[in-house]
Amino acid sequence: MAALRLALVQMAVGSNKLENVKRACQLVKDAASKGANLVALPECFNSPYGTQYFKEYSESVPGPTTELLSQVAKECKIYLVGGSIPESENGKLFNTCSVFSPSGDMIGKYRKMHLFDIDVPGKIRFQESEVLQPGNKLLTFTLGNCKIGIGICYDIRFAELAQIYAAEGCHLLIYPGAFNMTTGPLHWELLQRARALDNQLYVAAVSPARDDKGTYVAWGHSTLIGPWGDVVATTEHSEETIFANIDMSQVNEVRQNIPISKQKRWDVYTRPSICDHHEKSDRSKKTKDCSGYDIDVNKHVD
Ligand SMILES: O=C(O)CCC(=O)C(=O)O
Repeated sequence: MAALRLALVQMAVGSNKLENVKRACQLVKDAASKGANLVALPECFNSPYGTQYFKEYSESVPGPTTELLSQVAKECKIYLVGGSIPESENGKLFNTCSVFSPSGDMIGKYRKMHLFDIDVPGKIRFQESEVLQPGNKLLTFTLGNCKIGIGICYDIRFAELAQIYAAEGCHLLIYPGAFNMTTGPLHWELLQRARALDNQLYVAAVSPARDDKGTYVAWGHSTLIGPWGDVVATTEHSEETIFANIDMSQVNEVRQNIPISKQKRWDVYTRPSICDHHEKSDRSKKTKDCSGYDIDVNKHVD
């Protein structure tokens, strides 16, 4: 296939759901017309971001929003990572990313696995778990020779998730996200570079544009990090789409030059010894927590 050209759409999100989705589709078309064959939208792109909005804006997946995403993916003949939207299923709510192939088929959906529950006194308190349920399945898909894994925002803080995707053979991780003005400046890029460097792969994170008057003010700065830990493309906080090519030779090169995945000392740091330590430090936890990487992966190969 042709070179993989990624577009990260840092779009402005307002309070009108249909307008948000139409805007997203228009920006996806613009990105495709400029040569992108893989386009990603931000976290919570059809709704303002906040626990008070999730129920009102939620819908089923597949549903009205994903139908429009499917149409635009098909019309533009691109792969589309549909950011995330509040999803409802049987009375439960999830923060869900759906991914589409160039034929408009939904490859799969990924539900945010680590819910964003933080409390930084005087700065920010956010408790997604008050209204959302966590997902428990990974999602990968393959485009040419590039395997891609999906996470959502807070998921990027969990090195284990990225490590599992790397072990599954991923070369690029895409995190629709919406960091904030407290954690964004210090952590957003650092976390992306950390995940990229640990796993020697590309990491993309795509945010909504900043709305200073919104109830949640996003940090913006959508970014692509390369497998050497370098910033390949980035932006400030206004609405903008950034473009970059994914160069698989960079992934192969760094993995050959610095072969850390073959140098791991699993004989020393095996999961059971982590579990022993974990159990000693918290006797109330069940050993079930330490059952290893026994996790469901939805796979799609093109
Ligand atoms: O981890 C953070 O600091 C921000 C996470 C976040 O905004 C999210 O999960 O939506």
